Amino acid sequence: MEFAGVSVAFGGTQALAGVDLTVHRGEMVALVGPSGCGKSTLLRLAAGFQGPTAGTVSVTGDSLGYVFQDATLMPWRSVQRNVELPGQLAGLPATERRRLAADAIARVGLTGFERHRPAQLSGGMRMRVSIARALTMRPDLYLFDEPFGALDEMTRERLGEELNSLFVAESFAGLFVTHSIPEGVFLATRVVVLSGRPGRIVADIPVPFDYPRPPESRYSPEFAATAATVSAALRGAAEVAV
Ligand SMILES: Nc1ncnc2c1ncn2[C@@H]1O[C@H](COP(=O)(O)OP(=O)(O)OP(=O)(O)O)[C@@H](O)[C@H]1O
Repeated sequence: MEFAGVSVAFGGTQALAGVDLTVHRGEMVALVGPSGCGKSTLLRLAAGFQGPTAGTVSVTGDSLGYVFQDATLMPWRSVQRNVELPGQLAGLPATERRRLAADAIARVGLTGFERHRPAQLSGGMRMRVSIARALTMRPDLYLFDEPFGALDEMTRERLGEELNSLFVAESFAGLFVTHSIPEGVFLATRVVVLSGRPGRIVADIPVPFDYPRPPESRYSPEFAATAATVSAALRGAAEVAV
């Protein structure tokens, strides 16, 4: 995925300005920045839901996964039928989409819950269903718009660990919007910091750890040092916004 000189304006509101960003397969980029700086707009551009006002966005690959802040499940459909939806929309035969859905459900650890409806699941399980739904089509580009923000800390950390395992297994190109610096550092190969609106990239910080990342790596001195670098860039970005 490549952004070159990308700017977006909504009427008189400049949301993004001059963004250059390339994300390859096997890279997970965390996007952090002050509220309203254009993070969701950047994901919508990557998904092709909207176009830039200036510059170019190019995405190569066959499939896209998008996970929203809410699980956005259909309450009347079972887990299985929710996860089958992308295959159904793509016109896959029933046997094929059932197989893909069963595989994705297994990958997020929900085998046995196929017949449950969303209301019968916890918030963390609903988010796993949402991740599985996006996973069915084996996305080359996987976009996450703060998917764990509404979950409790323990669930959030566990889902982060599971997402890291998926990333290692699938090796997609990922863009993960978060307001949590530790979450961004734990998940990402790079953390990109945007300034206050209009969002510009003010820092692109590599995360110097290999995968798999054990949960306790969050408490290592190297982890703290990387998080401190991101935090300093973010504070600078917020001052730009003021
Ligand atoms: N469809 C739209 N029409 C008009 N303005 C919009 C539209 N979408 C976004 N904006 C504006 O563009 C700016 C960036 O919005 P965006 O949702 O991308 O920010 P964000 O960084 O994701 O915010 P947050 O962290 O609070 O979720 C905001 O000022 C927002 O009001």
